[in-house]
Amino acid sequence: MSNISVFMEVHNGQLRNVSLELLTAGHQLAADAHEELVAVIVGNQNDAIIEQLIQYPVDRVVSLEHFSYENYATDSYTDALHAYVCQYQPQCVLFGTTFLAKDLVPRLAARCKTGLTAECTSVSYHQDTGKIMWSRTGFGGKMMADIVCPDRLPQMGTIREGVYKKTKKVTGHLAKIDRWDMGEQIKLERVRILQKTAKILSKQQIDDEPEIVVGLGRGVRTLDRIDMMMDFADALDAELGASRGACELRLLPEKFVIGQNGRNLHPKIYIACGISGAAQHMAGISGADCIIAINSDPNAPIFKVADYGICGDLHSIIPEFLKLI
Ligand SMILES: Cc1cc2nc3c(=O)[nH]c(=O)nc-3n(C[C@H](O)[C@H](O)[C@H](O)COP(=O)(O)OP(=O)(O)OC[C@H]3O[C@@H](n4cnc5c(N)ncnc54)[C@H](O)[C@@H]3O)c2cc1C
Repeated sequence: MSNISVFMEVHNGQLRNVSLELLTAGHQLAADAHEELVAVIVGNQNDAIIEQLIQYPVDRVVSLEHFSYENYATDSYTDALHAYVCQYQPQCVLFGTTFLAKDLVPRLAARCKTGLTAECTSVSYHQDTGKIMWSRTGFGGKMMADIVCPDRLPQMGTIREGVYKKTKKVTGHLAKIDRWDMGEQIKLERVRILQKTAKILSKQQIDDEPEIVVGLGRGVRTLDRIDMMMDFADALDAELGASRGACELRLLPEKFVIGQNGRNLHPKIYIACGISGAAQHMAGISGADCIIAINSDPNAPIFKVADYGICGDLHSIIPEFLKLI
């Protein structure tokens, strides 16, 4: 029953974006390994999610169901997925790097007596060995490591959000559906959710799929120019992002950093303002459909990857753009 499995995380009744991105990775692995692609969900009353999932190019949807799965709990989800692994014997299971997965997956890996590669930035199937190659940064981003779990199954990893594009819906596709009532698997409940409280995050934190991003680099130079950059972003209805260089100048807080050690985004348009185009920064924006670079140095590396380049001082170019908009 070997297969490539993707754990589909549901949050507030919706599939998480990262899970749909992982279907893209899983689809490629399944094609390369000639395996079935299985989307696995854990929950209660999963009909709506199953209905959504069968619109994507998965071979099978496995729904692990029990009323106690309404809310996430470490023990019960570990038990459910462990039962799934024993029954379906996946060759590999992909998870998004989410708070839930950080709690769940190490425990599941230990229960399955297998390895886990966390926070990967890519995953591929190695034809010679028939093993999955997990790639991630190490030592604070100073090195890239390719990691293999040679002797144990399933091979398990968590993958960072934004490194794959979301898979697209397909028509005329028929996925098998296995619904599994997990009543027999339920053990003593050690944790009970008494109340859930929603915490409202700022717009910058929740919009993980911005269409347009204005990236601020060290070339913006001083804080008194931030207002101009914010006006520019507002005029375009864009989100702000930053290079590490800009954050080191304290132009924006750390959470705005795009790149190897920051956010991975794939907007339609990325406007890099005063950003040189270091590989570590570009790693976070490689999924952008169109890159526009504004830089005063004609030899800046960003011009090698940009679709459109404007060579000049951003402090005179941005006000001109604002007038035009
Ligand atoms: C292990 C490691 C991990 C890293 N991870 C990340 C990461 O995740 N994200 C990240 O961003 N960086 C990361 N970095 C840092 C990265 O290598 C670069 O140093 C950083 O991205 C540079 O930021 P910058 O392009 O803003 O600054 P700079 O490289 O200093 O570039 C500034 C640019 O602005 C231009 N400029 C100056 N004045 C103007 C003007 N008036 N108008 C127009 N253009 C102007 C200059 O020509 C220059 O090209 C990492 C580095 C290491 C070692």
